[in-house]
Amino acid sequence: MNKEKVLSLSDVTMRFGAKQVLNGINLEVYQGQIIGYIGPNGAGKSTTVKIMLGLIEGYQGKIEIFGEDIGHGNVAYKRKIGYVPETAELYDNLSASEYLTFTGELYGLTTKEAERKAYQLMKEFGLEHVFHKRLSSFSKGMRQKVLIISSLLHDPDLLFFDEPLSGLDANSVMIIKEILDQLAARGKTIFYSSHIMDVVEKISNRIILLVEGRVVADGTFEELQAQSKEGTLEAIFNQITGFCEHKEIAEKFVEIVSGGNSHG
Ligand SMILES: Nc1ncnc2c1ncn2[C@@H]1O[C@H](COP(=O)(O)OP(=O)(O)OP(=O)(O)O)[C@@H](O)[C@H]1O
Repeated sequence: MNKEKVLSLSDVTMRFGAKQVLNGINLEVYQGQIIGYIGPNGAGKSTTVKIMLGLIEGYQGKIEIFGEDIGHGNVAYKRKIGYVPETAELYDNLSASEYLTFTGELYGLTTKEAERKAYQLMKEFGLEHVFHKRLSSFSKGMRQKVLIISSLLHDPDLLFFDEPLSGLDANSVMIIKEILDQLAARGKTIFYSSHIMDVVEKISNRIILLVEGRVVADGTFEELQAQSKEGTLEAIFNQITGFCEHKEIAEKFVEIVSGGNSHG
C-alpha cells in the first residue's frame, strides 16, 4: 500500500482565554494508520480533533490534511472526513431514515443513494425494523450506531471517532473493531479517541498519549510496552501520567459519601 501522509500538525497551540490547552503538537499520520489518541480528562484530545475538523478556530501552527493547509479556508477536505462526536445532537424528531438521508445528502450523495445505503447499513446492525422510527425512541446504543453509520455513508478517507463505542454492547463492539480493521486495510485512516484502554490497545496500530496539551508518548503498543516495562495500556497510561493515588482518592471519596470526617 502506498503510505501517503494524510495529516500533519506542526507546532499546534491553542488557548481558551487565559488557559493554554495545546502546547505545541507535532504529528504526522499516514494512510492506513489507526491512531489511538488517549490522555487524561482535559488533556486536549477533543480540542485537537475539533480544530482538525474546522469546528474550533484560533489555533496557532500549521495543520495539513490531504496535503492542504486547512487554515487557508478551502473546506473541500471535509467531504473526505467522517466524524463521530463525543456527544452528538441527533435530531430527535427525525426518523433514522430522514436523519441519515439528510446527512448523506450533505456529503453529496443523492437522496436515493443515501437512503439505500443507510437502510443496508442499518440492516447490518439489526436495526432495519426501526429505520422509519423517530430517533427520540432509540436507546443510547441504537443512537450510537446511527451516528457511526452517518459518519461512514460517504465512504470517507479519514475518520475521527471520539469515544465511538460508548453505549455499545460487547457484540457490537466486536463488529465495530472489525469494521475499523477492514477500513484501515482498505487504506482509510482512523483517528480514534477513547478512554477504554483495552479497546484502544487492541484496535490501534499506533498510540499517541497526550498530557496537558503535549504528546508524551507515540508508538505501537509493543513499543510503549518496551519503554515503560508495563504489561497493559492501562498500566502504561497510569505510569506515564504519574498516577498512583487511586486508592487514597477512593478512600476519601467514600468516607465523605458515608458522612465521615475527612478533613485534614
Ligand atoms: N470552548 C471552550 N472554552 C473554554 N475552555 C475549553 C473549551 N473547550 C475545551 N476547553 C478546555 O480545554 C481543556 C481541554 O479540553 P478537551 O475537551 O480538549 O479535553 P479532552 O482531552 O478531550 O478531555 P476528556 O477526556 O474529558 O473528553 C479543558 O481544560 C477544557 O476545560
